[in-house]
Amino acid sequence: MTDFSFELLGADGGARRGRVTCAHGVIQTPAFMPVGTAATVKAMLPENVAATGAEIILGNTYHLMLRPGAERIARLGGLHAFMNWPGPILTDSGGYQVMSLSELRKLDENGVTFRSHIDGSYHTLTPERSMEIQHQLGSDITMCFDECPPYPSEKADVARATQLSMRWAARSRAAFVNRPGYGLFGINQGGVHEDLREQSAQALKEIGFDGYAIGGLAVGEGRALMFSTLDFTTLMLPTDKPRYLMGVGKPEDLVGAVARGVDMFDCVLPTRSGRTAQAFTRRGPVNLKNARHGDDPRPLDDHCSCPTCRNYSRAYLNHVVKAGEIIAAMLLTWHNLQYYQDLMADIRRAIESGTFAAFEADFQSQYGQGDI
Ligand SMILES: NCc1cc(CSc2ccccc2)c2nc(N)[nH]c(=O)c2c1
Ligand SMILES: [Zn+2]
Repeated sequence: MTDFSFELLGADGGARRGRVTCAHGVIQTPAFMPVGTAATVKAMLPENVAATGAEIILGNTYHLMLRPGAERIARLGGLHAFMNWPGPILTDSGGYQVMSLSELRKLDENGVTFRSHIDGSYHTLTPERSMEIQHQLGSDITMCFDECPPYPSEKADVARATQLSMRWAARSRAAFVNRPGYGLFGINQGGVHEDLREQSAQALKEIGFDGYAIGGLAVGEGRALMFSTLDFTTLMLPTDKPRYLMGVGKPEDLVGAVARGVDMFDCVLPTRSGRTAQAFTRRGPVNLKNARHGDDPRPLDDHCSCPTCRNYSRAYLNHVVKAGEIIAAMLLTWHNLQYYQDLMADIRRAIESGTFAAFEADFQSQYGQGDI
């Protein structure tokens, strides 16, 4: 079994081109990772997720521990077999979802106790339990158990959450089951504060991780503040390890964050939008509910090679969206995931050819022009 590794293949300004190798395969970076929260990328078959170009998907410790249960998935052969996804899987550690989804939660030095949003049952997550669950799931990339402070927060509370996350990172590392091909990522916290981000980065580097995530952003601070925080944060992280910006983002966010040295992304936007009639195109988002599409015979995006753009008109998409047909979610989700993967492939090619700055300028001039 090959070891978990990251190769930095090239750079163009702040943008990096790399390759992650893990137990279930290779991931070309910069990469976008579709979210498969409850062991499914919603409205997609796994083989169709792979057909979009996605090489890695995300699972969620919080959701899977509540239903169907991590022990049950382990008994059934692990998450890859259970959900029929043979490629790499990254799982989040669960703390973020507890704070955003469950009620009646108590957080202390040991971890978080909470009530399930599904059936009200009580559960506890600690760094050790989170590592055990992610091991039972068989994740290629395990995330440290952390606390993501809400935005805005007093700096003192961001400092408290950041220092707690550093102690939890050490406990996560100690509890992680080391196996060739399986990696553990630390999560940098610190809000928008350079000194706290530095404290967090130093602590994570001393512990040593296979990759470094940037947490605590895309929590409502806005694009300008996210980018200005990235401007100093990515420089604090090791250059020879992958950098993963959690929960990001819109197409404009991805291009700007790649320019600032980020390698991996995840976001529910392409899949969630696919279920709410929003499609991404080179010229910006399009809402298929809009009556103007009712007689439009053209495809969503004539640059796109996905089945939706090859076989269906905007008029048809408008119809099935208005009729609430299941195929609407299927066709728009597929297209959106394909759009994100094509964007990442264009970004990787631009970095390889040393033309990323021109690509970024061209993207910004086209995107947001409004629909054709
Ligand atoms: N909105 C940003 C965000 C998103 C996620 C969730 S990313 C995710 C979602 C689903 C499945 C896998 C990863 C985060 N997760 C952790 N552990 N820490 C954060 O600071 C954080 C910040
Ligand atoms: Zn398409």
